[in-house]
Amino acid sequence: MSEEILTTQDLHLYYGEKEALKGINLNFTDKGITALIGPSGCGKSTYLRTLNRMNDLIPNVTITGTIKFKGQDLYAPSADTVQIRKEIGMVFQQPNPFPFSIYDNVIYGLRIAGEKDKEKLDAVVEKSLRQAAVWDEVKDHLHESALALSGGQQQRVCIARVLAVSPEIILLDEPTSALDPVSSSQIEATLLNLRHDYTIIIVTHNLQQASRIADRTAFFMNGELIEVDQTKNIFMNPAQKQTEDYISGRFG
Ligand SMILES: Nc1ncnc2c1ncn2[C@@H]1O[C@H](COP(=O)(O)OP(=O)(O)OP(=O)(O)O)[C@@H](O)[C@H]1O
Repeated sequence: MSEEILTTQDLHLYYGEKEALKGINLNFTDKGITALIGPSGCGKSTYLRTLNRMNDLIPNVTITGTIKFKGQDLYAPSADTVQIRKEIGMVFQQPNPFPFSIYDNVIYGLRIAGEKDKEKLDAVVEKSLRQAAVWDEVKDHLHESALALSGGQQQRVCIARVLAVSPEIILLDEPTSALDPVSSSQIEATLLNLRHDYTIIIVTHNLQQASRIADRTAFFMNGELIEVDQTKNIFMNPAQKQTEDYISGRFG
């Protein structure tokens, strides 16, 4: 399917007086991976956070423009942020499991929603952990603390926690930058499997990672979207000089 699931039109974001996003127009079709790259401070994380209203939690933020998820204005007064964050889940740079068991981490969202059917919860735990490619490693320890896992395992449990509430879009903010190379490649493999079923948007500093996993890559600089294209075009034949300079390591 190639219909647009998420659209951003003329998006500006201000932290107080400072304009961090300067009129972003960027759309996402259903399924696949889009990487957001660019030098430090260019607004990648800020942009990612606007997509499930995480910036609402920061004081003094002003947002103008339009973001639509399946045609509905994400910032409409009637929009339900709890529902939005279920449909558009987020995985952070530092794995952030709750200080509960692996099982309770994965079912956290369902339990909050009032689900009590143990058979259903068991099934969701297994399915989500399998999708996150960590089931085999944790299946005999489901009722032990998630904090006892390695960083890479914790991050895959966090991905399972997002998957358990059946999102359509998964946002990831540098999900491997705190992990060792083996754990990072396990996360990359997990995302490559998930790309068939979910729309994935990942902020990464790691250009090789973007080139390995992303179908599409968007290059940001100074709060602007400079260019977005198929990943191979961005890396092999960018349209903009700024993109070429960044990709070839001339700055950033
Ligand atoms: N909570 C905040 N309050 C004020 N300014 C902020 C806040 N968060 C980010 N900024 C500023 O907004 C700009 C964009 O930051 P952002 O973190 O989105 O960039 P980034 O491209 O993700 O950077 P990095 O790659 O270093 O994480 C920066 O100038 C940053 O200092």
